[in-house]
Amino acid sequence: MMENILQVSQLSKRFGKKQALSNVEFTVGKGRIVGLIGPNGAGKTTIMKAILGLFSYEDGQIKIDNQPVSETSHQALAKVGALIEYPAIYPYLSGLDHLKLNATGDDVTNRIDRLVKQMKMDSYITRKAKNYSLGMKQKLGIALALINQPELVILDEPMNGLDPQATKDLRDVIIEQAAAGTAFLISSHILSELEKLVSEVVIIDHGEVIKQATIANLNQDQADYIILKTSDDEQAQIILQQAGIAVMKAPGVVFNQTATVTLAVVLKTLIQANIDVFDVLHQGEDLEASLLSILHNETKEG
Ligand SMILES: Nc1ncnc2c1ncn2[C@@H]1O[C@H](COP(=O)(O)OP(=O)(O)OP(=O)(O)O)[C@@H](O)[C@H]1O
Repeated sequence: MMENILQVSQLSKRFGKKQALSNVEFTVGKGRIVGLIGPNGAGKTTIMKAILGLFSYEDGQIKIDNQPVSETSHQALAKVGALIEYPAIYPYLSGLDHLKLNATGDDVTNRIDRLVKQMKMDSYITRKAKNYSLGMKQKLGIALALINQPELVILDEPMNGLDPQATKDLRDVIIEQAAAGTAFLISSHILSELEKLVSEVVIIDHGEVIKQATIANLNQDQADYIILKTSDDEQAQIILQQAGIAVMKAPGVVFNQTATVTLAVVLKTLIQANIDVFDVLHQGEDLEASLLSILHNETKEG
């Protein structure tokens, strides 16, 4: 069985009357890259801050490498590196000074050198941070989270403010560190940004975990929409609904093909009702759309 570096169980958090998190549960396996995905205000930053012991919570438990973490119990956080919101940067120190101040353990000089090269920060690392662009500061913040080779790295929207090249460089660094055993929890409100990076996603909305799945499973879950053009679309919709087959309100007759609702079953039903089918269109769904439909269904049920 895979060991978890992070385990969040039944985490609930309120800000005054606002329930920010309800019963949040998920895990991050050692060396895995997990995406925390959800729209603005879903609770991603709140989850990350709770993991980092930055505030109290009403209910639940957080364990890092099987050690409980809370506002008053921080020991396990020695294994964690993080960048939440804006990095704390001293304007009159250089990036290199920041890294030197934060690095602990053996072989510090070499580790700093390597990371600076990997993240392509060489050209400005000795300049004072007050002259850095937003993206440069963001990269420095990420480098600071990575420098002590923690077992778990938590990054809140790390691609924010990075250009496409920097985004790719960051992806490469994360993948390399994960291969060396570091686990990552990375938040984003854009699934496609993380799709090339993460092996698993935790989907969150309105403070609740809607799903934890591997990217492979999410791909599998993608809907297979079929659109029919018939001699009488309105009548066809009524007949299918009467037969217990869900159809969407759209031009044509649209249904989601599943193990039981197959194209063959639908065609048979229509033909028996004397409706002719002129055309059959397959409309797959990309990952982003399938995420949106997961979120949308949840909202309807909730
Ligand atoms: N300190 C606070 N006091 C009161 N409400 C808060 C506080 N921090 C967060 N919230 C509320 O909790 C909810 C979750 O916020 P959070 O910042 O965790 O969302 P998020 O998923 O990180 O969103 P974003 O992508 O916009 O950063 C929001 O409704 C937010 O307004």
